[in-house]
Amino acid sequence: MENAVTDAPILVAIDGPAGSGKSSVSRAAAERLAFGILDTGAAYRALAWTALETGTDLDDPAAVEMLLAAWRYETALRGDARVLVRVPGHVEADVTAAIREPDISAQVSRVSKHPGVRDGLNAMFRRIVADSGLPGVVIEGRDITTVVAPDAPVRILMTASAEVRAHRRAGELPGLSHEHVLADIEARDAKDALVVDFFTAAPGVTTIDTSDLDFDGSVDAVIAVVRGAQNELADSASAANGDTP
Ligand SMILES: Nc1ncnc2c1ncn2[C@@H]1O[C@H](COP(=O)(O)OP(=O)(O)O)[C@@H](O)[C@H]1O
Ligand SMILES: Nc1ccn([C@@H]2O[C@H](COP(=O)(O)OP(=O)(O)O)[C@@H](O)[C@H]2O)c(=O)n1
Repeated sequence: MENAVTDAPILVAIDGPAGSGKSSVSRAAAERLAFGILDTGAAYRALAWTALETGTDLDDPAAVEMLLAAWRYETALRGDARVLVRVPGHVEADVTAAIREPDISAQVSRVSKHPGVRDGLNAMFRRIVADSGLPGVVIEGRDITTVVAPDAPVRILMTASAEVRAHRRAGELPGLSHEHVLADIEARDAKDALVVDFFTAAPGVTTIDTSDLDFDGSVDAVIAVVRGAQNELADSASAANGDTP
């Protein structure tokens, strides 16, 4: 298979609800594949953080779109997972830790519900991937398999039961009870699901249910789907070249 860094990167699109394992499993899978990783939820979180910081009304689509036009977002697709944001003349910050705070989780759906904001961020995501110079990129979020990269050769819906997802999240948020975390993620998923469907696999999308998988098992499941798609791509490339098997 042609895989030179000058080609468009192979995309591995992963969607799913909060706590299904998207970010952490995608990051580990990308590492093993020597691919980049783009966590699109981090960008939505960082935009919500910037809106709060600059006194922008998160419910006003025009205000958030105006902010987005001036907004600079920096994150590396390999290695360092830091997230930096800048609005010239207003704010410049490393928001890596701040965007994971429960307050941002509670507010982020207020910016992600605006179609114009989604279009702007989606254009940014496509640009980041196209300019990456990497052989492949894992891109994860809520609408990657359906809107951002519907033609990706690998598309995965990562799910897990609400109980399991809340248990995982509660493990990361000491001080918050399982019930509290469960109620929070169910409320956020319900709001997000009004805008994009990340509970049902679109045609051609492979579902990986991580409820009964440990972390390494989940990474292995993603790698197996990617390897299967790579083999299919290689087979169709050799068939197109007229190679004999
Ligand atoms: N299959 C798994 N088994 C056990 N723990 C997991 C698994 N997948 C993810 N985790 C843990 O659950 C937490 C939430 O995962 P995360 O990747 O942030 O989910 P998401 O991005 O879908 O919200 C993290 O602490 C992560 O290490
Ligand atoms: N492709 C995406 C990714 C995230 N989001 C929004 O960004 C928020 C944070 O996403 P995330 O992936 O960091 O959330 P977790 O699943 O990690 O909790 C979601 O609750 C959505 O509101 C989105 O709308 N579309």
